[in-house]
Amino acid sequence: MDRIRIVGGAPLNGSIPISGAKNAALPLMIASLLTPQTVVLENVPRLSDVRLLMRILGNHGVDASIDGKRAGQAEDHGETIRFTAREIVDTTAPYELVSRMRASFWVIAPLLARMGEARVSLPGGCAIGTRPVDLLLMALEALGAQVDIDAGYAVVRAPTGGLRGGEIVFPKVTVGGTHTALMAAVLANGTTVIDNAAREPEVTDLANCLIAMGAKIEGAGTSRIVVQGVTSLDGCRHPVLPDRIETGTYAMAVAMTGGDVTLENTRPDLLQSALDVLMRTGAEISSAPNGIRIRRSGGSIDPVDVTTEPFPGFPTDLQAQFMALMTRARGVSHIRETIFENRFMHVQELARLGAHIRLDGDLAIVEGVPVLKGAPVMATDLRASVSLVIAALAAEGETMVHRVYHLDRGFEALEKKLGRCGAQVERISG
Ligand SMILES: CC(=O)N[C@H]1[C@@H](OP(=O)(O)OP(=O)(O)OC[C@H]2O[C@@H](n3ccc(=O)[nH]c3=O)[C@H](O)[C@@H]2O)O[C@H](CO)[C@@H](O)[C@@H]1O
Ligand SMILES: C=C(OP(=O)(O)O)C(=O)O
Repeated sequence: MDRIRIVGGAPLNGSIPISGAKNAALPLMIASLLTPQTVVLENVPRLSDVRLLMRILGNHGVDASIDGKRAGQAEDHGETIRFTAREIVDTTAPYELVSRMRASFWVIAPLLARMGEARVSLPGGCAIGTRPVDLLLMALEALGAQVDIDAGYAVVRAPTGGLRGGEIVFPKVTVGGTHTALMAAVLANGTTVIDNAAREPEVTDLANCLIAMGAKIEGAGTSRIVVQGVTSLDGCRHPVLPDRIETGTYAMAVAMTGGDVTLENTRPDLLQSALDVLMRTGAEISSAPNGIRIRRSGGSIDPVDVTTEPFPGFPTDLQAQFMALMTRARGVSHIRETIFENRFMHVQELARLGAHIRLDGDLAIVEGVPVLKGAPVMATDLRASVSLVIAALAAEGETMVHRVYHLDRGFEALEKKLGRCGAQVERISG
C-alpha cells in the first residue's frame, strides 16, 4: 500500500493550480443519466472517486470516454470526459458499488425520473458519521414516488404518468437531498418548490449544468429553488467548478508553514467564511488574477474559534485541516462540528505528532503547542488524512502518512502540487 513521506519545516512558496471539485464532479456525472444525449464535462479532477463513479455509471449503461490531451493544453488542466447514457440498461445500483462510494446513492433520482423506477442499495454509515438518506427519500415521495425499503435497498417507483411536481421542505439543510430533489424534479410534470435548499456552490453548479441541458430552474444558490419540469433534456458542455475544499486546504497549509503561495484557477467567493477565519489567524489573503494569494511571513498563529455550518458558513470539509493549523496556534481554540457526529477521527493521529486536543461531545478544544514532531500516522477518511499532511509540513522531522488511498479520493497530484512549492513530500509505492 502506498505511503506519503513528509519531512517538515520548509515554508511553501510558489503557485498551486486548483483542480475541479470532486463534490461538484460527482453529481454532474450522475446527471448524465437524465438524457440520452452526450454530457461533456471539462476540468474533471483525476481522482479515484471519479474513476469509480465512471464504473458505477457504466453498470447503468453510461458510456464514458476521456478526451485526449489537446496540443497546447496546460498540463495542470483537468480531464474532459464525455458521458452518454443512450440507453439505461440496469436500474439497480448494487451494494458492492454503493458501499464503496456514498455519492453513488444519488443515481436514484435520475434513474427514477427517466425510467420510472430504481433499486439502490442503502449506503450505511461511514467513518465520519451515520450518513442517513431519509430526507432524500422524503423528497422523492413529495414528487409522488412510492418508496419501499427491501433487503437493504431503497426501491422507488414513479406514479403512472411519471413524477409530478411538488413541495419539498427540508427540515435541515442537506446537500445530497438538494441534489436528489433537483435531479428528480427537472423531468417531473409541473412545478416543484424546494424549500430550505442547500446553497453550496456544488448545488449551483449542478443546477447550471441542468439548465444548460434544458432544465428550467430558478433560485439555485438561495434556500428556495423552483423547478419547472420539462419532458426531456439535451446534452451539454459544462466545466466543473473549482474545488473550494482543495483551495482551503492549501491555504491552511501555507498559514501553517508560512510562505507565499498563489492558488490558481479558483475563486474567493467559494470559501469566504474560511478565508475570513484564516485572516483572523494572522494570514494575509488577497485576490490574484484568476486566483487567491496567501502569505504568512513569520509571527505567531492566532487562535480562532469556529463552528461548522452549511454554506456560506465554515465547511465541515475544512474542519480537520483547520484543527491541524490550530495545533500550532498561540493559545486555545474551540472547534465545533455540527454536520457530522463523528468527524474527529484525526484527533488521535494529530496527538501522535504532539498536538494537545480534548474532545467534549461535538466540541474540540485545541491548545496550541510550540512544536510538532514527525511520527507515523494513519487516517480513516479523506479530510482527516490531509489534515495530517498539513500538520506534518510544519512538524520537525519525518512523518509517514499511511492509507494514502483516502487522499487519492479527493486530492489530485497532492505531492506534486506541494513539492513544487518547496515541501519535501514523496510517495512511496508498495
Ligand atoms: C450541509 C453540509 O455541510 N453537507 C456536507 C455533507 O454533504 P452530504 O450530502 O454528504 O450530507 P448532507 O448535506 O445531506 O447532510 C447534512 C446533515 O443532514 C443529515 N441528513 C442528511 C440526509 C438525510 O437524509 N437525513 C439527514 O438527517 C446528515 O446526517 C447531516 O447531519 O458532506 C459532504 C462531504 O463531507 C460535504 O461536502 C457537505 O458540505
Ligand atoms: C466525506 C467526503 O466525501 P463523501 O461524502 O464521499 O464521503 C468529503 O468530500 O469530504
